Amino acid sequence: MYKVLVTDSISESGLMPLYEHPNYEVDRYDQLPFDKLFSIIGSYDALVVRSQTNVTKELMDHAPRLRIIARAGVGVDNIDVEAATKKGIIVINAPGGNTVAATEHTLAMLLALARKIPHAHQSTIHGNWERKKYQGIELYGKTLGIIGMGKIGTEVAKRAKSFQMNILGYDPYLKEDRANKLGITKASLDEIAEHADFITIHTPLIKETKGLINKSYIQKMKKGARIINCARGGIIDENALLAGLQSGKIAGAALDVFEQEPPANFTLLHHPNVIVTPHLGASTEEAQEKVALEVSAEIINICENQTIRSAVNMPQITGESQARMQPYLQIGEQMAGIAIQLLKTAPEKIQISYSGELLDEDTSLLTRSIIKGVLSHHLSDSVNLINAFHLLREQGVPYQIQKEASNKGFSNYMELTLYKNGEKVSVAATVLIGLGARIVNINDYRIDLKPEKHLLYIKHYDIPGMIGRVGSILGDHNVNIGTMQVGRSTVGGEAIMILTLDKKIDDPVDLQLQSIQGIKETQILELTSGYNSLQETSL
Ligand SMILES: NC(=O)c1ccc[n+]([C@@H]2O[C@H](COP(=O)([O-])OP(=O)(O)OC[C@H]3O[C@@H](n4cnc5c(N)ncnc54)[C@H](O)[C@@H]3O)[C@@H](O)[C@H]2O)c1
Ligand SMILES: O=C(O)[C@H](O)COP(=O)(O)O
Repeated sequence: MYKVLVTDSISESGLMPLYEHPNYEVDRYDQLPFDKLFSIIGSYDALVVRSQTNVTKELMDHAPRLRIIARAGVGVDNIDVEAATKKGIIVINAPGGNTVAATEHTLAMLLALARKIPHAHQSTIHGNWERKKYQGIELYGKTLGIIGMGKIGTEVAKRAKSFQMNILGYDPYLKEDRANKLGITKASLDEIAEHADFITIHTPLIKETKGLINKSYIQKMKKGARIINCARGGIIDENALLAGLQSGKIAGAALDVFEQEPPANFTLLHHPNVIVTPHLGASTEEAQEKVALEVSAEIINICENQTIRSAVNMPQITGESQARMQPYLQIGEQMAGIAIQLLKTAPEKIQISYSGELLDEDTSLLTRSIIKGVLSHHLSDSVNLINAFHLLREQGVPYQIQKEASNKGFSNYMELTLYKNGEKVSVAATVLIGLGARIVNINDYRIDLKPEKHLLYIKHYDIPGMIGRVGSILGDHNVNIGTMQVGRSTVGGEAIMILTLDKKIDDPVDLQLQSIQGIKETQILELTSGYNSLQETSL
């Protein structure tokens, strides 16, 4: 049973898939006070929020069970995604569910700003009849600059065209041909400043967009331009905006979002040419149902191992590709488990190579699985597929992925090499159709090992009687050998032996093995079962 905590006001009907599913228990609160949230979060597997709940690292520190943070909306700036990733918590959002709502709200703000509707309404209901004062301007023939041509920016452009506006679009990803298809002009930020009568913002709040509309940008803007922000507070510097309004450089602003929500300083909001709404862009019945349905479905997808579509901190992988890759993920983690134990210490560099059929696969999850296998030997259970790369970066271990043409005679082949102090350990694996996964090479010795939990690795000289002596010591101590693999470099030279055992051997047995003449080294290895499923790994 998964316990899901819903804070913020989330559509009841959109949560139905979770309510109706026997595996989920949902506790729902509208606007849970922060101290209450801290006190109860510890018993939940998933948390569903909108923009009003700040999901901080401190909150996550109180949430040992938490494995999913779901944002029923687009912006995840209220979630410390980096902290979540480090903790191995998957963050998901509902990227498309409120596009239409936010688009329509932007158009509503555009029209309301141009025709001064909120102020005219206030005046009229107070008994005034101020027709001259509330004369507006037309959209027809005006230039609209759209900053951020993603989902909402694009939909705004389509609708604004029907008002016969000239549209300039800026987005680092906007290509000329897409702009042409939309019937808009691709422009730079400066060109928008120079020509736009209205500017509307549709970017996320990220490092690059914080304060994007600042004093110097406002100075470049056309005199009398109007600005709309239905994206995120903080993209416009509110002090600079107020100064621009006070100087008359900016003729009006329509704001749905604020640097601080709810706002504490009302000077900007009280300016006569400013109209505001309390972050209502996504607040339609339809959008709220859609975003809640999207995250409910995604929570179930994660828990039931289906395709995950909108993880913010995981590569997208289809359920089908996950199922196809499963044997690789499992042997990849086991390969890493063998390599890290043979290295006996943490690596200073990691190299992974893929060849054969793996060249055609998306190996991002496989790489995560291998990194997880390397790290979990020293960092224990806290490593999972979400935080593997972050933990690796934190350890300062560089990694390199190579796609190799040579498949060493296997239809698919992966090799992991770990480096430390001039030493290296390499282990390679393949998945044999119909036979399952095998470790096929250890430190350039060719073998054919089906990994088991208990392994014994022996480095020795290739001399007669070695197998028999090892076998009889293990037999004397009642240790059953499952399989035994030997590999040698040259006849009579160095060789390796790797055995699967039915149980772990203890130190005295190991010492006895080491005393056999011709044995250079023994190592007792223990493997986890490796990757079984995303659900088991990440939850
Ligand atoms: N007011 C609301 O209630 C409300 C509702 C929905 C979305 N939003 C906000 O609107 C924003 C856009 O949402 P979306 O669904 O269109 O997202 P999206 O990801 O589809 O589009 C964002 C676009 O911004 C572009 N971008 C990123 N950095 C940029 C930069 N420096 N300059 C110009 N463009 C840049 C991206 O390339 C992308 O095309 C998000 O921040 C979201 O949180 C607000
Ligand atoms: O990013 C979003 O999806 C919007 O800002 C909506 O936020 P809300 O869910 O708090 O209304």
